[in-house]
Amino acid sequence: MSTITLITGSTLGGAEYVADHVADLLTAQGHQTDITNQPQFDQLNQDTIWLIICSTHGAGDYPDNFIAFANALADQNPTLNQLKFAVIGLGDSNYDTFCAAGKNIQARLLSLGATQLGERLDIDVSMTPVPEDAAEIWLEEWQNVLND
Ligand SMILES: Cc1cc2nc3c(=O)[nH]c(=O)nc-3n(C[C@H](O)[C@H](O)[C@H](O)COP(=O)(O)O)c2cc1C
Repeated sequence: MSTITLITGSTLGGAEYVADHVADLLTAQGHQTDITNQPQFDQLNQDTIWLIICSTHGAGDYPDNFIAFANALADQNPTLNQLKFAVIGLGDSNYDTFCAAGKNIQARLLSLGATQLGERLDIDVSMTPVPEDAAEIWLEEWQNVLND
């Protein structure tokens, strides 16, 4: 079983609802979970698996609550060779910058040496009225990756 830190980036609350739902499902499967909605890089345990659930705002920007975390990664340029992570992005495909925040944080973590577990999920809220449904389907496959 794994210990997973769910890290949210959200302006309107949608990503937080997805995180709550995914955490409940992971806990039911026997994993340990912790949700942080105001992520501070220095306070995150890098021995846990980070599951980042982040929407996109502005024109491809991170939500406000996620900016300090993203800036810390940019400023500190930490080595994250031991870190394992996954990303769920929320966005709207009517924007050219569809799910840019999720894509950008994935690229940043990879560039810092972290290892990605499973494919990134991009949830298109214009096509998926209940984002938790898409996350639930993704989670079935991700649990196999966790249990490998
Ligand atoms: C002002 C505004 C700007 C947005 N910009 C983007 C964008 O650039 N790219 C994208 O994929 N989605 C964009 N979206 C869609 C949001 O990512 C989507 O509504 C998401 O579900 C919001 O998640 P949240 O409730 O966690 O903040 C934008 C939404 C708003 C209201």
